[in-house]
Amino acid sequence: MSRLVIISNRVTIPEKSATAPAGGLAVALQAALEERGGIWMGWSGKSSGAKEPAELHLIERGNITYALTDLTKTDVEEYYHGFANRVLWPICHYRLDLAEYARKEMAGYFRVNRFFAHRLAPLLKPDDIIWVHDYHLIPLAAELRRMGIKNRIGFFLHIPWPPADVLFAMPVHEEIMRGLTHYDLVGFQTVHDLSNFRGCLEREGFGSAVSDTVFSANGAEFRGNFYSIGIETAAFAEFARKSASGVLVKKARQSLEGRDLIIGVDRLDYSKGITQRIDAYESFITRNPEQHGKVTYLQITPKSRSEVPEYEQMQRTVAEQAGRVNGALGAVDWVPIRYINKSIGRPILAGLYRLAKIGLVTPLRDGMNLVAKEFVAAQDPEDPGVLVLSRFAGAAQELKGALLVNPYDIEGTGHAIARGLTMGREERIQRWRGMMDHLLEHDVTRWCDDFLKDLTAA
Ligand SMILES: O=P(O)(O)OC[C@H]1O[C@H](O[C@H]2O[C@H](CO)[C@@H](O)[C@H](O)[C@H]2O)[C@H](O)[C@@H](O)[C@@H]1O
Ligand SMILES: O=c1ccn([C@@H]2O[C@H](COP(=O)(O)OP(=O)(O)O)[C@@H](O)[C@H]2O)c(=O)[nH]1
Repeated sequence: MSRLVIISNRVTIPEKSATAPAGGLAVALQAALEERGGIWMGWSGKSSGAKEPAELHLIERGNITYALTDLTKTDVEEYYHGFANRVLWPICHYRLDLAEYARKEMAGYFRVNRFFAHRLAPLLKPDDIIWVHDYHLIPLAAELRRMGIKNRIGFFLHIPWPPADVLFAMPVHEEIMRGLTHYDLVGFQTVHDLSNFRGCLEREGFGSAVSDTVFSANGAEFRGNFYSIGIETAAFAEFARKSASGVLVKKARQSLEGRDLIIGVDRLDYSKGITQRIDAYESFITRNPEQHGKVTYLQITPKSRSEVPEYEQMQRTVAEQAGRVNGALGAVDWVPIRYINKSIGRPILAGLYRLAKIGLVTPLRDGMNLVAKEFVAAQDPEDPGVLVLSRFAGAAQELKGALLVNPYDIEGTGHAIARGLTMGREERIQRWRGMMDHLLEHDVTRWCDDFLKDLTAA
């Protein structure tokens, strides 16, 4: 079996004495690496300031080598905060209004990809299989090919891929599209992302479709398909069951004093639709006065990418909005929204999901949204909660038992909250069972195996 080499912007190194399990993606990639032996390379998350980054920092764990590199301050600024998070992220989430294109940052993005390629190349063996992850590293295959690397190289995009009219508003869309055609396999989260990619490829003649999953460009063929990422379903369900009797979750339950819990868990990111969600909750409370004092909405929102101005601004907007709603609707003995700006460990989250009557997952656009899947996996089979899910999350293509909403429709989302809270046990079980069976069958290990099988065959 060939060695596996993974490259992603962030690398998860298992802690020797881990008290909490890593996320499903890291678990699946580590399992694939353990099976085949290999390397996981990426950014250390640190800056070397103005100095050229030192040699790769290698960490050996069994048959896996973690290879980390620092980046200069300018690189972090231009490649990560700049082009990746201020151009590609908004464009891929259909937010043309937020994309701030600057030539300097675009050049930094390509420069850092070249730098990654040069650091990776000496570590490669001829039959290694290379798997590149996410929008930070689209040009990596082209850089490796330029250096004469002939290995199979696959790419998986964790975020949405937009239609041609959106993508082409980005001045360097041509370089980005051509970058993708240098992979042997390009994977997307959903069939819609794949079909958008095909549209982008054909619209300006970057390539053409030979079949639904085979494309041709640069005089050669490459494959494209969709592989919806899953979670470690069975394991997550088990630690939700255990965590429900843990101290912190018990305290949370007591603090509810019999009120129904509605939960939202998202990085503080404009793509997650948090402000529209708070509006929807306000609309639900206003239209259902009998629910005053009967529900608590817990929104867990760790800060994210605070160096990017839109994210920093959003921290203020959401905090003010939650404060305003609490001020307007709250009572001396009731706080309608509990808004937390900290990251909570996944085992505790699992217990909180299980405690909740409603999981509110209403992104304006999302590649997949693992929180939606975790919420389902965490439920008590005898008395499951209801998932209220945006139709614009990748997860909506699979979780048909959710109450699907349009997050821009504030009243509609408020109505779905009301419906979820009053839904009978039988209907809740029926909806949940279908989703859970799907998640058990399509877990993260299957996602990883499916992608690697196709890449090996490509
Ligand atoms: O690394 P950060 O800049 O702090 O951002 C965190 C990650 O956010 C994105 O997650 C996406 O991947 C999920 C798993 O496939 C998917 O469920 C979700 O819809 C996506 O938004 C990003 O793609 C990652 O690279 C970031 O590390
Ligand atoms: O306080 C938090 C908030 C989120 N998460 C985890 O972060 C991931 C978020 O993934 P998702 O696909 O929903 O969104 P992303 O942040 O990757 O865009 C999920 O596994 C969550 O359980 C966490 O561990 N603690």
